[in-house]
Amino acid sequence: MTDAHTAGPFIAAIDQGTTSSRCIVFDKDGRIVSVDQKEHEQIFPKPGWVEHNAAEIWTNVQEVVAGALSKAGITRDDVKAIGITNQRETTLLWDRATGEPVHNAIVWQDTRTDALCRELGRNVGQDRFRRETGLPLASYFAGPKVRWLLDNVEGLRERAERGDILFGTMDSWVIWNLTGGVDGGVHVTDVTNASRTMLMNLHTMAWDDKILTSMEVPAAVLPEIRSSSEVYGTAKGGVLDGVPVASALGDQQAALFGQTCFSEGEAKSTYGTGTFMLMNTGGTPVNSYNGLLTTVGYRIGDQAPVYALEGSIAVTGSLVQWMRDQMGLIKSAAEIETLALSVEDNGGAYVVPAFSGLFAPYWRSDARGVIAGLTRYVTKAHIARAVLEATAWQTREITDAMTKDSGVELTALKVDGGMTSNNLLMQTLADVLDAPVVRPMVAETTCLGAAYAAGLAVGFWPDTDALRANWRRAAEWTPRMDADRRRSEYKNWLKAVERTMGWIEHEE
Ligand SMILES: Nc1ncnc2c1ncn2[C@@H]1O[C@H](COP(=O)(O)OP(=O)(O)O)[C@@H](O)[C@H]1O
Ligand SMILES: O=P(O)(O)OC[C@H](O)CO
Repeated sequence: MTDAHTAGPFIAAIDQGTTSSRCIVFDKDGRIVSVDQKEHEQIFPKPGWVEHNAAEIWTNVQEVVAGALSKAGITRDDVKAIGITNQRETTLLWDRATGEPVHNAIVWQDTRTDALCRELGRNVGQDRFRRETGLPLASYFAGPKVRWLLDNVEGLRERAERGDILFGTMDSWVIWNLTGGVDGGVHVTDVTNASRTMLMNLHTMAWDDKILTSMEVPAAVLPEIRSSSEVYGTAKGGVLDGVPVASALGDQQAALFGQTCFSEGEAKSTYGTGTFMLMNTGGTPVNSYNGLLTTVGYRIGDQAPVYALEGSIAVTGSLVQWMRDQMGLIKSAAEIETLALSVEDNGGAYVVPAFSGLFAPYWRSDARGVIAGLTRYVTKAHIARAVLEATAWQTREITDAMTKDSGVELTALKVDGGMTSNNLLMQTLADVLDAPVVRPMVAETTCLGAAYAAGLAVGFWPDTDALRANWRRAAEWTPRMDADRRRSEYKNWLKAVERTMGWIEHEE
């Protein structure tokens, strides 16, 4: 155990993420007792395609759960509940009778359904989807991926219509396997994950028949939609045998929960592979006119759902990985800070990482990445700065859109995720947002949120006030940038963004 004084009982949270699966054990104060983590393979069959092997992921999940319990020196008797959180939108279909996936999972970053989305836009209309589901038509979401699988895996549509096939995002896959798989596993998802499928009606919290018809997805494949915090079943077999499975939230919604953003207007931004900012908008789904998503924040048991506005940025931490792995300019992600600090500024260079188009607030699949403003003066250190600034300016565009849509001015931003260990980035963020940036003591807010939701469901914590009391500030950055410089840098950034648009010429 990390803390010898920590006494049980505990809650375990499983985070099935884009690059890895991890399990964290938490105590009653929301402190981390143990962590285990394992990466899985990223499969790139064609440019723009990204897949995961779901069987590998389930094996890894079992391993990290066993690893976390063993590191904590505890058994299932010490674990009061398990919470699940997951990479959202990543889509899997599997055989109900054998438990075999019919194809690799199609990952949220995958762009193979671009043409399908454009066709749906022409035939059904953008507005229909946005009105009912809160989402723009984009390859990011699960519904078009399900349709692609049904259209492209031979014989699958017939099997799906017969009721032999199950669909799920990774929450459903993990819960079904945990609760017994072919031996009575429960086939459920929660409202937050369902709200990312493009198949759920945001107002009724049920699958939308008309959308299912337009998307040509048979209802027989769909999981039951449940709240984010309730007991779905108990684990069957394995090291957690008999422990209640008591929460599921998409990872970004889990981070909102873990950051205890329970009041309207509270927001968090999570800096990982991509960056996702969510603002709690209370009991009302707020329509976005500025390129944000309307989504479900969470739903506790039979209470009313809480909605959120979301700004999703596809590429932030993965730009740092690209600089390390593809460009070879740094040896580790952390090294980007030292390199960037070796110069005063970006030397006039701007990097816009529209690697697979641009997500919020543009939703342009025809955009591709650019490095703008190059001269002979620019060195790799300037590029390192521009790479970090790209994350900050992309966040600024999201906070501007949030203010326009919600009318709420940003007073401070709660942050978390792997990139927040970069002090220069956090300072730059405070500078470009012109608002303080605050990081909590427990930076693993995604797992913490899933643990909190599971703990609430089994009475481990009494209510959200008890969770709020656990939140502690670890670090804060305040703005230092001169207003004129902020204005001119923002202008340059927006000019660079413009240069990315229309690079891909779609054939209709
Ligand atoms: N010191 C750092 N500076 C900049 N980026 C970093 C740093 N450390 C990690 N990262 C980036 O953060 C990401 C990992 O964060 P994490 O929250 O674990 O992501 P995810 O949950 O999406 O897998 C990677 O993309 C990595 O490039
Ligand atoms: O697994 P992460 O942290 O990259 O998060 C992915 C998001 O849920 C995608 O919507």
